[in-house]
Amino acid sequence: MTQQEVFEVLHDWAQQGVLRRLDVALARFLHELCPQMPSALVVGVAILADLEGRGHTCVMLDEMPQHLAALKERALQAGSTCSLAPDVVWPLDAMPMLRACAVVHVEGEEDAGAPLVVSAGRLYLRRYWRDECTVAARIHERLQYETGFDASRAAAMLARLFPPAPDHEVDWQKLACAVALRGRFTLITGGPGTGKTHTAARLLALLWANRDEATQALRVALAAPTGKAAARLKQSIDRELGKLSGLEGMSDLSHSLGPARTLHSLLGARPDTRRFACNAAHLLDVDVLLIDEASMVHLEMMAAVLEALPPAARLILLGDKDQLASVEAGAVLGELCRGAEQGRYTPETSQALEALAGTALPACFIDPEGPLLSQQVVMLRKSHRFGGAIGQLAFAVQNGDADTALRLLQPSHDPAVRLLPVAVSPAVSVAQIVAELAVRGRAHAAGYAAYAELLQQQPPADPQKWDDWAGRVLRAFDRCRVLCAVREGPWGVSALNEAIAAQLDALGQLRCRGTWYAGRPVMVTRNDPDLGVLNGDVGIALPMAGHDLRVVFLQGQALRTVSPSRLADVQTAFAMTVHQSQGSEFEHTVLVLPEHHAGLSRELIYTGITRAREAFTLACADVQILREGIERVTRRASGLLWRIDKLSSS
Ligand SMILES: Nc1ncnc2c1ncn2[C@@H]1O[C@H](COP(=O)(O)OP(=O)(O)OP(=O)(O)O)[C@@H](O)[C@H]1O
Repeated sequence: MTQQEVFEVLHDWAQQGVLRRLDVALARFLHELCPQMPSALVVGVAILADLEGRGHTCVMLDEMPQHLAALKERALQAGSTCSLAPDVVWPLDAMPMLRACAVVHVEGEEDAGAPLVVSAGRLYLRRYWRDECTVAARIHERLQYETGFDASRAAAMLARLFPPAPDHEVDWQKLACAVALRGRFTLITGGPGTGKTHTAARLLALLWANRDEATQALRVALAAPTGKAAARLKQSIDRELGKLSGLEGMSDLSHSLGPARTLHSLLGARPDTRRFACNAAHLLDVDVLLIDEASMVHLEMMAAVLEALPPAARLILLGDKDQLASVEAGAVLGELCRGAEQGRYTPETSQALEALAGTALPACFIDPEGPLLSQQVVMLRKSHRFGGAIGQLAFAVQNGDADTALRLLQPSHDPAVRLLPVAVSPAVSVAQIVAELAVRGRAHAAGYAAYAELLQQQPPADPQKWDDWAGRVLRAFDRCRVLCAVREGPWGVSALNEAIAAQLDALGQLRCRGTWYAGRPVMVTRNDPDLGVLNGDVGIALPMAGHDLRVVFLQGQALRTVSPSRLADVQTAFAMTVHQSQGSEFEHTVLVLPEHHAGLSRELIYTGITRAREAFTLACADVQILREGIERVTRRASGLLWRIDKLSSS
């Protein structure tokens, strides 16, 4: 098959939506740089780019034949009549082909800046290879440092911060603080409500008590990947520090903390570039950087953070390893936490932790061969928020136990979780069924009714009272949310948003005319620093006396109002994707699964369930889809862990 013919096939596949145009354009660009590039590598580049779009940072060379077969299968299913000739085969040993190609650099050999890189059986786009090397090297450096502190003072403080655990069970929160005190890189993972922020606040108190005696300063930066998550982090830290107000110096610590910021804002994102004002040449001015919701931090951002962090500063990552990773490539937290359940602390670590925290680790968590990274990773295991059915359901999904998950969803069980079987007929669509539930709610589970009722009231003319009313509308709206796995189609965000608005309109609770109407909830889809709104912020268009509509956002306890005409990047927010809901929680969450399992995964279902505080409803046509989704674990290809291990053992 000639290369021209190969490109014709790839173009056809891009037209059919099997590949992105970008994937084919990259293959063509590299082929122009290296016209001798064999057809197998042309297709391999398109596959690599396609996988990057799905969150992978590289492709394993020995898995390329499976990816090629899967691509052909997708093309067939999409109805393409074009196919690759049998002579386009990925070779069993691809190294001679790759080495002979001018656009490929083989790690360890002379580097002329080729756009593709081969390393340890993996093929990368240079950008991801560079970011992976940076993250691995910087983490490895941080793992080398031990920090100095007054051990007896720290042990006394830990004992005050954490009362003795009942039944001598391991207090992982206390251990996490002891671990973090010892090193400059710490990762604290745990499901929702396991006390990650509770622990982080106590850790800050501990670090504050151990701060530099001469300067009496501790510069702490709080950050998260999204504005919403940053706002929540600050609220939770303030709440938890409030509980420690009896301890000396806590009000000074509280006052010294600035607002939590998005990582983009912390690093000083420059509009329309991938560069940041803070970088290896202009380091962040911090002693401690605490990042919440770190599962959403992608590889490129993690590399930027690590580059900009002073070597002596402590980095503390908080996150849930089982949640969805970011849409962009890389699942850094998930990968770094791969051994978190087993602990794998060396006897030396265990002894040091026991001296500090006064708790001996059970033998099953000790491993004389435990890697360096594991010594700085702690998994919190006890939920302080979810004891009931939501927690049990999340746990079953996390463990891939579909039978238990289905049993918990049955009507005979706790009403906090419920299955809504969606029987579609020519007369009733999926969207109508879900919209009805979302508007009315169900027993023990709120819907959008309370928000709609508040909208019926005459908006107060008095500005103070108007603010109060607007705040109540926003809080009432936040009681329920519909989450979808897909954007388009009958089970997607767009159809459900339309159906819920139509349902509220039909009930006379909203008058949904035109783009902007009183009561329209919107989600911002792009940061707009000038307007003070961030990607993920949810606001509601409300009538204000003497003005047309104003879109109101609740930011902490304060309201921000913006004219609708200035909000260019928004979408209606009765329904949103599970990805968009990350970092948020709602009293009642309705998770809508599509009619096929493509795009579903255990992480997505788990993330959807754990957005629910008091009630969870799963809407799906067939429980088999739930079962298949729970069984499908997404593992993104990456060499990060391998690289850190290699650095640690060299
Ligand atoms: N050891 C504890 N003793 C008593 N209450 C606790 C403890 N740990 C956490 N909590 C409480 O449990 C609740 C959840 O804790 P926290 O918000 O820190 O969890 P989280 O892991 O950060 O949750 P999320 O993933 O939702 O951010 C809070 O009200 C917190 O005060």
